[in-house]
This record gives sequence, structure tokens and C-alpha cells, in this order.
Amino acid sequence: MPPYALRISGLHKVFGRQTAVDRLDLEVPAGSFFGFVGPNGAGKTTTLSMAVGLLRPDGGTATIFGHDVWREPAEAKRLLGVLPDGVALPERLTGREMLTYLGLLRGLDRRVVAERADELLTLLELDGADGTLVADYSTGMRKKVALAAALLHAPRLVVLDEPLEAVDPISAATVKTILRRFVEGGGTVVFSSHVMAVVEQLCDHVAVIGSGRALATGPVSEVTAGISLEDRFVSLVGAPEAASKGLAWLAS
Ligand SMILES: Nc1ncnc2c1ncn2[C@@H]1O[C@H](COP(=O)(O)OP(=O)(O)OP(=O)(O)O)[C@@H](O)[C@H]1O
Repeated sequence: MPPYALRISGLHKVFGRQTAVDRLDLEVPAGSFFGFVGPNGAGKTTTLSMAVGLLRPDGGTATIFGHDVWREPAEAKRLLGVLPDGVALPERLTGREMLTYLGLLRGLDRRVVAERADELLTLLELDGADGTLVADYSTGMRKKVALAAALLHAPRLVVLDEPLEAVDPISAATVKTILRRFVEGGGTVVFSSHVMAVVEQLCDHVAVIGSGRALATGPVSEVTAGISLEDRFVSLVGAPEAASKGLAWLAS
């Protein structure tokens, strides 16, 4: 196995006049729990979308366990599970039908798909919504069923864009346990989050990005260097002073 689950090299994306990702280099060690953080608009979703083969970069490469995601998509995607941002799902299927469909599409045996779908739906407390179409799921339920779809084929790397957003605390605890067990079993997790406490709690590695560039990356203890991740984040990104001024009308 190569030492890196994901290797991003010179990844670049421009939208009109906006450079979303600026020749970004990043290495995610195999077996790591890797947090990807940055302010709104920093380029996290754009980076992750390019890294997993959902958005074509203007330049640079992304390799998954040594397989170029654009040149060897079949090999790379066999090892990869993705929870994308925005989550376009097959709306007219129930959660179970969706997992069955995606599992069979992945080439899994029907019996294996049924067993795994059952286990995931129960763990994520979606089994009670068996007759409900995905179109009628809540935001949190959509996140959970999309996470189940990302894990179904037992990938070696999962890339999750804000997996805990809108997920209730009980389900969030379950998701964290599932992901921890996945990493203990040799899997690699990359996930983006705005919640620094969650990243500090779960991750052993972190990358802080701003304006499409890596501001700091490495083991969490090295990046934080004795202060909280939140304080390090603010010192790297720079908190705007404007919030403490103005808005006098709000205090009236
Ligand atoms: N399809 C698009 N067309 C034009 N601009 C885009 C597009 N997607 C992203 N951008 C721009 O690229 C920049 C990076 O956006 P991106 O969504 O990657 O940031 P992010 O770090 O995921 O933000 P957030 O934390 O708010 O989700 C932003 O300035 C955004 O406006």
C-alpha cells in the first residue's frame, strides 16, 4: 500500500476571475483521520470535489492510493467512498432502495448489499423511515443515507464534506463511532467541518486552508502547538475586526 491515501499536487481551479483553489499540495497519510478546515469560501468543497473526481481541475493531480483519479478512475473510485456537498440523491427511491441500487451498481452481491444496507439503516436510525422516499427525508436524514452510501462498498478512503452538518447529537455520536471504527480497521477518513471542537476530538491530522492555499497542515498537535485549534484557526485566517464595531442599531 502507498503511504498516502490521498495526494493532491498543484491542484488549481479558477471560476471566472475567482481563484478557488490555488496550486494546492496536500498529503493525507494512509490510516489517518484527516480534518479539512477553512473559512467560508476558502475552497474546501472545490478541493474535495476535484480530489474525488467530481469536478475537473484546471491544473494539478489527485491520486488515491497511487491511482490518478482522472486517469485511472475505476481503480481510484473502487477504493473511495464520497459524501459530496449538496448531496444530489435519487429522490424517488426509499433509503433502502437507494442503497440497494448503489450497491448493485458497485458490483456487490445482492445478499451482501441487503445485509449491509440493513445494518447501516439500523445503526443510523433510518430503518423507521423504510416507506419514506428520499425526497421526503429531512436534511439530517439525507446526510445519513448519503453517508451509508459512501460506506456500503467498504472503501479504504472516505471523503466527507461536512458529514455532521444538520445531524442530531445522537446520530452524530453514532457517525463518529462508525468513522472511528473505520479508521481503527485501517481505513482513512478525510472530512471537512466548521466545528473545530469536532475536528480536535476526532482527527489526528488537519489542514487549514484559506483563499485556496494550505495555511498549515500536519498532525493536529503540531498545527495547534499548545493552543486550541479554534485559536490557531483564527490566528491563521485572521478574524475581521468589523464584527466588534458598528450595528449600533441592534443594541437599541
Ligand atoms: N460553481 C462555481 N461557480 C463559481 N464560483 C464558485 C463555484 N463553486 C465555488 N465557487 C467559488 O469558489 C470559492 C471557493 O468555494 P468553496 O465552495 O470551495 O468554498 P468552501 O471552503 O467549501 O466554503 P464553505 O465553507 O462556505 O462551504 C468561493 O469564492 C466560491 O464563491
